[in-house]
Amino acid sequence: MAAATLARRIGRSGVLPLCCRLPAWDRAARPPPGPAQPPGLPLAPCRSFSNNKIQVELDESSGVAMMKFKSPPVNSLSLEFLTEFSISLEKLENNKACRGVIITSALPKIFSSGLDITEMCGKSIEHYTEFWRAVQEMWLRLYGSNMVTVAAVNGSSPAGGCLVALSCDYRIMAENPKFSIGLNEAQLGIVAPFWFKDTFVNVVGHRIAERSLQLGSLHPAPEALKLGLVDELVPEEKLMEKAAAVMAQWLALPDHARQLTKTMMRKAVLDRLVAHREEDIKNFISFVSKESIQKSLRMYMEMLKKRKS
Ligand SMILES: CCCCC/C=C\C/C=C\C=C\CC(=O)SCCNC(=O)CCNC(=O)[C@H](O)C(C)(C)COP(=O)(O)OP(=O)(O)OC[C@H]1O[C@@H](n2cnc3c(N)ncnc32)[C@H](O)[C@@H]1OP(=O)(O)O
Repeated sequence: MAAATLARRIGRSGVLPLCCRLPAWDRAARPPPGPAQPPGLPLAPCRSFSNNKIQVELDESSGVAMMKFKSPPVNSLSLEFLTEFSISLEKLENNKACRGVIITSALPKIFSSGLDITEMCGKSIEHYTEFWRAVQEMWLRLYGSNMVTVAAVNGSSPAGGCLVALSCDYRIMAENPKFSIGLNEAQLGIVAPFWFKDTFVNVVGHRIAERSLQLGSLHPAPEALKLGLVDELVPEEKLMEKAAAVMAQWLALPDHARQLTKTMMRKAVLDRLVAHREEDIKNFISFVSKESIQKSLRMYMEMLKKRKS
C-alpha cells in the first residue's frame, strides 16, 4: 500500500482499520527474495524513507532495514511518533525485499524515553482514545511482525521504550552501566497494561517480571543482562556490527519455519489484546482521567524538570 494511501487510511486516529490488512501474525510466510522470486517482478519502492521522527534505510542485497528513531530530545512516543512508527513498519512488512529490521536510536544516550507523558496529561477523552489506539497499533505491528526484529539499544529505555525493545526478537544493549531499561510505570504512579506485562513475562519469566513491575525497576545494562531482559551487552562502538551479525544469523534460517514458530510463541498474547482492544482503551481512559493519576503524572514531569536544574 502506498504511503500516502496508508497515511490517509490511518488518518487522525493513528490506526489502520483492521479491515485494511491481515495482521502480520496471520499472514502466510513470504518466500525469500532473490532467486526464488519471478524474474522481472518489481520490488516495492521503499529503499529509504524518512519522516520527522524516524529514518529507515533498506539494504536490498541483504534484505535488512535499519530503522533509527530521531525525535529529540528523548524519542518520546507521541501520537505523531507512534503513527510514523506504525507506517514505517507497515511499509517494510509489505516490501518483499525486506526480511529483517534493526531498530536503534539516532540520538546519543537515549533509545526511547517511553510514552510521551504530555499526551496523557490534561487532554480530552477523544485524544486519549486516539493516543492509546496508536500505542496498541504500534505494539500489534511490532510484536506481530513477520520480519526478524533486532533492537540495538544504544541508550536508556524506560517503560514504552522498554516495550519496543521487548517486542523485538533479540535485544543487544550498549554495555554502559549508565543506560537503564525496564517497565518503571509504578514509579510514575501508573500501571503497565496487561499486554506490556505479558510481553515482559514472555521475555524474563513470571517471577522476575512480577518483582520488577511491582518495584517499577529500571535496570542498569549489566543487571538487565543478568535478568535476561536483554540478550547481550557489547561495547557501544560494536553495537551495530553485532546487530548486523545477529540479524544475518537469524536470516540464515528459512523464513517460513521461523515465522510460523514466532507466531506459535506470540499468538496467544497478541490475540488477547485484539479480543479486548476496546475494553483496554476504556480502561486506559478511566485510569488516566482520574485526578489522582493526573496529579502523579504532573508531579513526575516536574521532578524531571527539577532534576535538570
Ligand atoms: C488497572 C488498569 C490499568 C490500565 C492502565 C493503562 C495504561 C497505563 C498508562 C500508561 C503507560 C505508560 C508507559 C510509559 O511509557 S510512561 C513514560 C515513562 N517514561 C519515563 O519514566 C522516562 C522519563 N524520562 C527520563 O527518565 C529522562 O528524561 C531520560 C532518562 C529518558 C533522559 O534523561 P536526560 O537527562 O537526557 O533528559 P531530560 O532532561 O530528563 O529530558 C529532556 C526533556 O524531555 C522531557 N521528557 C523526558 N521523558 C519524557 C516523556 N516520557 N514524555 C514527555 N517528555 C519527556 C523532559 O521533561 C525534558 O523536558 P524539558 O525540561 O526539556 O522541557
